[in-house]
Amino acid sequence: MTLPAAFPATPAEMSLDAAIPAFLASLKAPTTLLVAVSGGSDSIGLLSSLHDHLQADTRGHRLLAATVDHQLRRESCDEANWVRAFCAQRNIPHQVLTWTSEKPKTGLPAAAREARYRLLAQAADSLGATAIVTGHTLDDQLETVGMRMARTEGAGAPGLAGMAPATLYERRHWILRPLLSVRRQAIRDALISRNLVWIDDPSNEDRRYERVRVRQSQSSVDLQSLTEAGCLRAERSEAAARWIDANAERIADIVLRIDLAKAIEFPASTSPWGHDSAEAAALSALAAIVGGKSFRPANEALTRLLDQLAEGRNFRMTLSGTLFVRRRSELFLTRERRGLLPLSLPAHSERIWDGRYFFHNLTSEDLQIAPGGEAKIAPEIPGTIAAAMRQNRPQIQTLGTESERRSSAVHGRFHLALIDHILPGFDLPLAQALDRLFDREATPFCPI
Ligand SMILES: Nc1ncnc2c1ncn2[C@@H]1O[C@H](COP(=O)(O)OP(=O)(O)OP(=O)(O)O)[C@@H](O)[C@H]1O
Repeated sequence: MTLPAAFPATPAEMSLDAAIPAFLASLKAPTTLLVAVSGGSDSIGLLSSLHDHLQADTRGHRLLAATVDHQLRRESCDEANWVRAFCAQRNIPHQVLTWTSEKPKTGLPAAAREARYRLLAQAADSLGATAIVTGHTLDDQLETVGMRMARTEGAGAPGLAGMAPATLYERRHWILRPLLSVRRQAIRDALISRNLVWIDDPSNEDRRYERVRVRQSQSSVDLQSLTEAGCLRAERSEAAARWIDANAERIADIVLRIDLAKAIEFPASTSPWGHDSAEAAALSALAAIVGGKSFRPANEALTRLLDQLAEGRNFRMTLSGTLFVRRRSELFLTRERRGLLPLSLPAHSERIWDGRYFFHNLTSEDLQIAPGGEAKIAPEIPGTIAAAMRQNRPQIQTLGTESERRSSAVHGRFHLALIDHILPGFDLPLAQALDRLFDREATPFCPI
C-alpha cells in the first residue's frame, strides 16, 4: 500500500510527542500556523506541544492562536479569556473571534462549525497565517466515520476515509490536523504529566448530539481500516484526474465533451464502466460539477449512467442536474434546463449562482442574475445540449424592466461546488485536473 501525499505517515496510533515532531517535519516550507484553540484538552495539548517543540526548531515556523467565542454558553467568554492568558504566558499571539450573528433554531452544531471556520479563515487572512491547525484526534475521526457509516451506501464510499489530515477551505486556507493518529486519552495523560489543565465543555457529554451518542457507543471502525479507506479514496482521485486529463474537453463555457472511443481504452479502466473504475469516479465528479452540486450522485443513479454507457447506444439522461447526451462515440455534458432560478445580487455583494458561478457586484446598484445568457453554439453540439445552453448560462440584469449587461462592473468566475467550499486533501489530484479543465488558477499548494 503506498501512502499518498497529505496523508499521515503511519497507520499506527501515535503519542502526542511523536505526532507533533512528525507534523513539523512534514511542513515543506517555513509556515505560520494559526492554531484553533477551544481550551479543551485536544487543542491545549496541540498548542502546548507545538510551542515546546518549536523552541528548538530553526526552520522559521511561527505560532499564532485563536479562540472562537460562539456565545452559546454563559462561560464561553471566560473560557476564551483563559486561553488568552495561557497564550500570553508563552508569548503566543492570540485573538478571540466572536460569533455575534443570530443563532439558528435547528442545525446548531453545523452552523457553529461553519461560523468557526469562517472566523478562523478571516483571522488567518488578517494575521498572514499560512495554515489553520486544529486538534481533531483519532477519537473525533472514529466518531466522524461512525456517523457516516450510519448513512452511507456501503464499503468504498468516499466518506469512510474520515477527515483528511489536510483540507482546503474556500480554495484559500489549508486546515491541518496533526493529531488524527493520537488518542484523546494519550493527550490528557501528556497534559497531566506536564501539570497542565484544560477546560471540559459540558456539551461534549450532551446525548442530544449524534456525535456524543456515537462516542458513547462501541465503534467497529479502527485506524487500519481508516487508513485503507483514505488510500483508496486518494488512489481513486488520482485515477479520476488522469481520466479527466486524457478524455474530457471543455468545448464551451460549461459544456464538456468526452471521446468515448478513447476513454474505453484508458489504461486505468480495469473494468470499464464498473463502479470502481476511473471513469465512474471521474463521471460522478463531473456530474456534480456541471450540475452545480456539492455532492456526488447516489450510487443507484450513477449505475443507470454506467449501464447506458455500457450498452453503447445513443442516449439522453440527467444526473445531479447534469444533462448527458451520447452521440455515437461522443458524450456531451451540460447543466440541465430545470431548476434554474434568478438570484438577486445586491450592490457590492458576492453571490454564488446555481452552484456554478461566483459573482462580485462591484457597483453600488442592486442587480440580478438570471438564466439565459448569450451562448455561442458550435455546429458539432447536439440540439438538446444547445437548447440547455440557451437557458443555463447566467446573465446580469438591472432590477428594472430593461436588462443590460454589466460585465465590466461585475466580476464573475466559475464555481465548482463539489470542491470549492471544502476540499479534502485526498481529492487534491482531482481538483488539479478540474483546474486545468476549467482554465482556473491552480489550487494553492498544500503545506504538508
Ligand atoms: N471555540 C473554538 N475555538 C477555536 N477552535 C475550536 C473551537 N472549537 C473547536 N475548535 C477546534 O476544532 C477542533 C475540534 O473540536 P471539536 O471536536 O469540539 O469540534 P467539532 O465541532 O467536532 O469540529 P468539527 O465538527 O469541525 O469536527 C478543536 O481541537 C479545535 O482545534
